[in-house]
Amino acid sequence: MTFDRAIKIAPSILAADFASFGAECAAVEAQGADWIHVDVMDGHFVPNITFGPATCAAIRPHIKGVMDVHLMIAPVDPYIDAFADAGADVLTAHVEAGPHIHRTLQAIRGAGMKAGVALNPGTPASAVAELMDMVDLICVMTVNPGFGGQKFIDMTAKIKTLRDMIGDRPVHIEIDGGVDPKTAPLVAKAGADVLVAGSAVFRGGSVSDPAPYGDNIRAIRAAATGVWA
Ligand SMILES: O=C(CO)[C@H](O)[C@H](O)COP(=O)(O)O
Ligand SMILES: [Fe+2]
Repeated sequence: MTFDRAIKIAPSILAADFASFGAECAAVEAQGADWIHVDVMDGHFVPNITFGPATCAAIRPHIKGVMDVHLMIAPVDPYIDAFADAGADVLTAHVEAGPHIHRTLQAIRGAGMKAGVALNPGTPASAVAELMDMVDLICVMTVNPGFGGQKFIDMTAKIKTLRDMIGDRPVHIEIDGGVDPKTAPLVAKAGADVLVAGSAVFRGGSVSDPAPYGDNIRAIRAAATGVWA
């Protein structure tokens, strides 16, 4: 994975057909997705359960590019090696998920993956101030995690603060929740480069009719490109 600041669209398979994950990943990549975002939920850290490392391993052969795994689980550390073995490229843990985020990020990099840290809407940018040299990605949640299809919460001030804190380090800012062609330019202008979108990408299409995925991805990318000063 090489670093760049171009806008990357990362469809969340939380909004895909759960019976056809492999085909959905391939379809959405063929329609222009840059990364595939995989939401792992445990029914404990968040009030919903999705899937785990076995599902990641099963979909990995269907993904040509980056598999971006968003862990909404606590604890994280016992599962890091399982997600590395499953082929995750980026593994993101929540700063709220435990008392030892520094150790968790070290372990993620130690297992050969890019390390991400996610912040809930109620968590300030300062919570990751000591982690700037430990992370490859900061995920700013613009919904409270647990479900797709929720309303965007404006976190642009936090995104700007984080971009200043990052300085010239090669760290992505990812936005997750409620991203669509209306909200994408707001977050891109504030300094985000990876835009996760579930409902706004998968709406209107299917594996047998994937063209709407491409239309949706192009609409988000066009709205977000060229707005960052
Ligand atoms: O992490 C998540 C929810 O916890 C999802 O990635 C996110 O909500 C994407 O879905 P949508 O674009 O429909 O909001
Ligand atoms: Fe997510």
